[in-house]
Amino acid sequence: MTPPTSLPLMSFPTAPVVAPLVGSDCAHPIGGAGSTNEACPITEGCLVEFSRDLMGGLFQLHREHGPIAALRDSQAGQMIVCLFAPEYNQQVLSRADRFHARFFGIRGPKRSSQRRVTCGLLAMNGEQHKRNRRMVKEPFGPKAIAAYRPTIDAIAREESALWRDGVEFDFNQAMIRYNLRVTSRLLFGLDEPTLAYELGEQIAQWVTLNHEIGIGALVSTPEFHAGYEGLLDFAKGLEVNVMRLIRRRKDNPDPTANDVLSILVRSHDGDGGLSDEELVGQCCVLFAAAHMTTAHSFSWTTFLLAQHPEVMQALWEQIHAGTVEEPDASGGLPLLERVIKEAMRVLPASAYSVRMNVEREQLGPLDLPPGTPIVFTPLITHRLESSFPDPTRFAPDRWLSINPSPYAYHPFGGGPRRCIGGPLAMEVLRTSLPIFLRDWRLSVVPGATVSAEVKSTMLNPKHGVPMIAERHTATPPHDGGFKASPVTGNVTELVDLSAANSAPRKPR
Ligand code: HEM
Repeated sequence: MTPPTSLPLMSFPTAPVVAPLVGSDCAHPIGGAGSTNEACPITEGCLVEFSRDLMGGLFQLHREHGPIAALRDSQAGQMIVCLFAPEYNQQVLSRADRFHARFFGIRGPKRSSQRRVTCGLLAMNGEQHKRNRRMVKEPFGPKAIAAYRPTIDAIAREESALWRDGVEFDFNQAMIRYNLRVTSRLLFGLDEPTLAYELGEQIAQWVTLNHEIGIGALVSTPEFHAGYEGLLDFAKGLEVNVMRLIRRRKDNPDPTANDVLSILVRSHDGDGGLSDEELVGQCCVLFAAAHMTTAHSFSWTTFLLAQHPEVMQALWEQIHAGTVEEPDASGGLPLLERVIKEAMRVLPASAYSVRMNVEREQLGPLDLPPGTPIVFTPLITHRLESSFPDPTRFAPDRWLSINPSPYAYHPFGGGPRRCIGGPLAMEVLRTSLPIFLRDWRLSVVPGATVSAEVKSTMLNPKHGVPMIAERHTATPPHDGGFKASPVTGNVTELVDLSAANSAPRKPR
């Protein structure tokens, strides 16, 4: 099959750029040394180049323009808008009717398997989204989540039994493996773990294929076409297997089964249940949304803990004392919750998402034609000094005294499309971390390069997170022997690790 000349995917807008209210005289290339013009929120540049180093590009736009900025690619006739301030996030995220989600994945041709396996919540808008969101919410409610806990607990113990004393390993790979097991089991088969795992593996491969083709969540260029045909074929096999599992659930209904798929198969509203086709799309998109985001959250949280020995020591003591879920003495959030929240602030696994305005909209100084892509990014908003003093510092205790608006702190998005799986992801983190950290001292390999890159929409550890696991030989009140390690890589620009990097620990 010949790849289409314009990919029916994530490609950014075909909407013509309408002259903005301000800024038509501002023309300095992104990445160039052009002068900045604070009154003008628009930078001229190349969207393809911008997508190649999205993180650098977003930081640069924010530095140059502040709370709202646009990148205009006059040659391509396209413009994207980037929001950095909570008030703009609120204006856009709270109005799902006026600002539609733009699915970042590759949709595939109409009536293709790829189109159907991507037909989940993330790709829906309007009434279809509202109905599906209602139908999909039950397995993510407090009652269902509490029931997943023993499974998470058991798989976390199995994972930590795989680690070897004193051996270096890529913690990110371990967490990808771990979350593949957890996600597939909770989503598809508490009762049939092997089948669930095989399906999870297949979806994970499909997600990787989507990511490989789609660095251009923002744009498509001819080079992204390579692999498109293979992806469409892969989606066919995936659809067959997901459908087979759905059929098994429907043919042998078990009213007590409480994995996500079983709950979805049973769920009904006034208009009936989800069709097989809807179930296929929801399953694939749920898995895709859950697996890597949770794995990266584990990796960044553990990296930050390892580099902050005093926080790790305090947490370790609480894990041994069995008080890890108890509120702070002041009545504030438990330390573990503060640690996870703070890690998601500093290094949020979901780096950005996109909306498109349905009608003409005024956003700050910009007058936007319908269909303009609008990016919002916790990566920048979580670093605003006005909401988070000393923002590059990893300081879990700040959560004892701050209560930012849901549009200033939004690791799970905001408004009516807030992440439906957020409570589940938090449960997996808060159940697993104490199991991992109780017996193992996890430290970063001294001299390791740790860098973040935006891949698809996620903040990915580019070279993994090299760590060493050492079995604790003592328990509190002894010192856990935690030490930060000197590291290189762009993570040292994203987080203040000056204390860690001046520690007298020799690179190996
Ligand atoms: C730490 C892990 C996770 C992070 C950081 C995360 C982040 C996000 C973010 C930022 C959004 C909003 C996207 C937007 O507004 O365009 C979102 C939406 C979503 N997430 Fe998550 N997520 C995580 C885990 C999960 C899990 C475990 C599941 C399901 C099992 C899940 C399922 C979804 C779905 C279905 C949506 C779309 C909701 C809608 O459009 O109504 N996520 N997630």
